[in-house]
Amino acid sequence: MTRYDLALIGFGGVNRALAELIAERGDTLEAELGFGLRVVAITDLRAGSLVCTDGGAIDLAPLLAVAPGELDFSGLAGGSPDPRNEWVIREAPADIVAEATFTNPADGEPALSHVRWAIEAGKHVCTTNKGPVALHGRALQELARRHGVCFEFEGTVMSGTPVLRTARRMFGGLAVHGFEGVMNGTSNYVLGRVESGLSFADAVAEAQALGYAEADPTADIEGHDVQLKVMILANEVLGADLRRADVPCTGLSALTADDVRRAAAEGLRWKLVGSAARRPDGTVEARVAPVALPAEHPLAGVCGPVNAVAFHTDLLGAVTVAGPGAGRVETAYALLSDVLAVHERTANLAGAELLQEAGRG
Ligand SMILES: NC(=O)C1=CN([C@@H]2O[C@H](COP(=O)(O)OP(=O)(O)OC[C@H]3O[C@@H](n4cnc5c(N)ncnc54)[C@H](O)[C@@H]3O)[C@@H](O)[C@H]2O)C=CC1
Ligand SMILES: N[C@@H](CC=O)C(=O)O
Repeated sequence: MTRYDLALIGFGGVNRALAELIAERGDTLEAELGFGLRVVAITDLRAGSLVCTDGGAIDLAPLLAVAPGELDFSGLAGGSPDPRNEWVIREAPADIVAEATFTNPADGEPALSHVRWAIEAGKHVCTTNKGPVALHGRALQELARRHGVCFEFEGTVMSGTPVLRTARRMFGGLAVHGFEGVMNGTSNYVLGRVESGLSFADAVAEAQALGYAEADPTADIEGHDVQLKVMILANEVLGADLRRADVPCTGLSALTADDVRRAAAEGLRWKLVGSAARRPDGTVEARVAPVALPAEHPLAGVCGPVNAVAFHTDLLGAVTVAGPGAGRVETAYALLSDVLAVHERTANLAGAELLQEAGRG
């Protein structure tokens, strides 16, 4: 039975939820998916790092019993107070690196280095971190190709909702002219709670407690998170090569709670909308802005942390993909779906090599 050993870089809401999935459902997953999963290394800014170098795996249950802020690897066998990210990523006996540290919208670091180090070490990468993918996605995909490893990032847009794979795998033969969507769970949750009477600040605090928000929720509220997601989706699905400067971005801070509630009373719903469209010359324009949508608009009914993207196509018109846009467990599932994609690709490659050898037989 195939088994994948994981190195978890960043042990916050998402990677901790992945560890819980492995600890609680590992046997079921193995039976369902055809591969086993173990964690052999974990790093975190606060807890330090923990690595199994004896061929075994980390016993997750005791770690998961400790409150996140109190975890300390320094006193454990194979532990250190230092994250030791480069050494862990390059030397830990892992097949796959799951990168889930803070997204840095400015330059994607240090996650960009984490991804590069992993690929250079011949390890597959699964990440929910939008920085490296939005800012250097094409280069990283080429680096992964050259090193014969997979670089998967389904969770960077709409959490566990498979919007990237759906667009990549299910739109064959369609011309996609553009898309528009609600692509941030935190801001959408906040707008709904403000409509219900909360202040923006209290609604943001609720989103943080629920594990939706970025480390700095300004990225959610001011649209920078959506900007990165628009770049990823446009570059992946429309074949664009957008940079942040190409995507004008306006957030919610221009809106007051009264604006939001008055609009709702008039049958309009404020939404933070990310959009991209192909121009007649083939280039792509994109933007992020709050829009007061009429109740009948398909995106007006997208509520709470749910997100949705409507793709505009030639043969089908609008095709909408909707589902959770944020959430610890939902995003941990995105990483699991990435591991499944690695399994399918490596199994197919192995099969192709076998067939090729047979042809040489
Ligand atoms: N929470 C969600 O719903 C979603 C999150 N994401 C992305 O996934 C990533 C992780 O999200 P969460 O787990 O919710 O965030 P989090 O803030 O709960 O956890 C991030 C963890 O990374 C650690 N960390 C930060 N820098 C590090 C470094 N240099 N070395 C080692 N550890 C480091 C922090 O100590 C923290 O424990 C972020 O990039 C986020 O944008 C993507 C989709 C959905
Ligand atoms: N903070 C982000 C997390 C997922 O990308 C959001 O709220 O959508």
